[in-house]
Amino acid sequence: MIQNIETYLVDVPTIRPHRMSVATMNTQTLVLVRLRCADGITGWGEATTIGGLGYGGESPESIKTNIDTYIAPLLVGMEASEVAKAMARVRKVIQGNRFAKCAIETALLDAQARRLGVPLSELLGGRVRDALPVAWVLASGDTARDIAEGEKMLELRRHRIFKLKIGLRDVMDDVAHVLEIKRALGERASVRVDVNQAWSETDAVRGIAALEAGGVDLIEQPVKAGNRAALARLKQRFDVAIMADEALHGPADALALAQADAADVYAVKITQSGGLLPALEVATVARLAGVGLYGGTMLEGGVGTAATAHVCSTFAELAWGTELFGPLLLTQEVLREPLVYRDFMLQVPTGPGLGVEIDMDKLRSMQRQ
Ligand SMILES: O=C(O)C[C@H]1C=CC(=O)O1
Ligand SMILES: [Mn+2]
Repeated sequence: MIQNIETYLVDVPTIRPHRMSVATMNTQTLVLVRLRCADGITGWGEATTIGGLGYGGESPESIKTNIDTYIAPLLVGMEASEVAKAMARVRKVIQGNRFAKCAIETALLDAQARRLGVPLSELLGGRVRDALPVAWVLASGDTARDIAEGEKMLELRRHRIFKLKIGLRDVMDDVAHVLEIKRALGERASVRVDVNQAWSETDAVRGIAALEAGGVDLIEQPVKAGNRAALARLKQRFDVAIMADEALHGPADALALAQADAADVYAVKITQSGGLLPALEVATVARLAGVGLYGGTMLEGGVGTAATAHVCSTFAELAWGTELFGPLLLTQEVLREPLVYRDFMLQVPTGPGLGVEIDMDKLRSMQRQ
């Protein structure tokens, strides 16, 4: 039986300012959910977002309030091992709130996998890979600093895929910044950009042409999320891969984007999808439509990152790797043992459930009062 559900806001400073077209982050607010069951088993979930309300329609505070006030009371007293029934109830009664639903579903599945003594991946159909390629995001805002950071990551053998956050400056200033980094890192790295919706379609035509010619491998969400037709026109126009991110809020969007032939790649995010099982549905639509997969992040800490890793471990094809580096952007860890990054890969945890343990002392020391 589900005994109680608690939510925590945990403010963690980042290792450096993280500049995106939608927000500059100096701190990340982790939204964590603990679900305790009458059989003594505890499950954890995460509903972290980016930039307050700067990125998505749910803020850390609204997610906490909505879980505490509306979602937890629906679930307390229900059978904890009946995950599908519990989530069916939540999905029937609660509109929207994809991030909150994701955290609740993660906690239920974590608890159930622990109960069964298996890694979460095995409840999701089973893993086909034990490690995932991980990109690093260069977003200091300074070209020389970004190049130095990229060189350091290559030397550490931690990352060889780099995503550059652009869209704040003039299109051609951003292009010059990206191409300088691409020239410095050369064939040793895959360089990609994320515009976070900042460009008009005409900006995008100019910018993408120059980036493609300069050897950039992928263009993420160049135009507004709602402008599916423009994304489709850019996909038809250019050879370089176009990725849908903010345009993709779950399985229905995955289908609509596929029907519009609007993207080469989907950024699969468990929070944006509204949960782990909807994220698997996004991946299935992509597979059927011939769209490539990329494991995306909302810069979550260890819980959400581990959950996404379990999901991505089940993908037969993962042509574009992942960006599951969230915990590495934070100055403090909430896990007892950090996730393992080596040889350019994140190791998918092997223990029961998510395979990670929360350090309650550390969590409490950073918890917002
Ligand atoms: O992809 C996004 O738009 C969100 C996020 C992921 C990595 C990062 O730096 O920001
Ligand atoms: Mn993105």
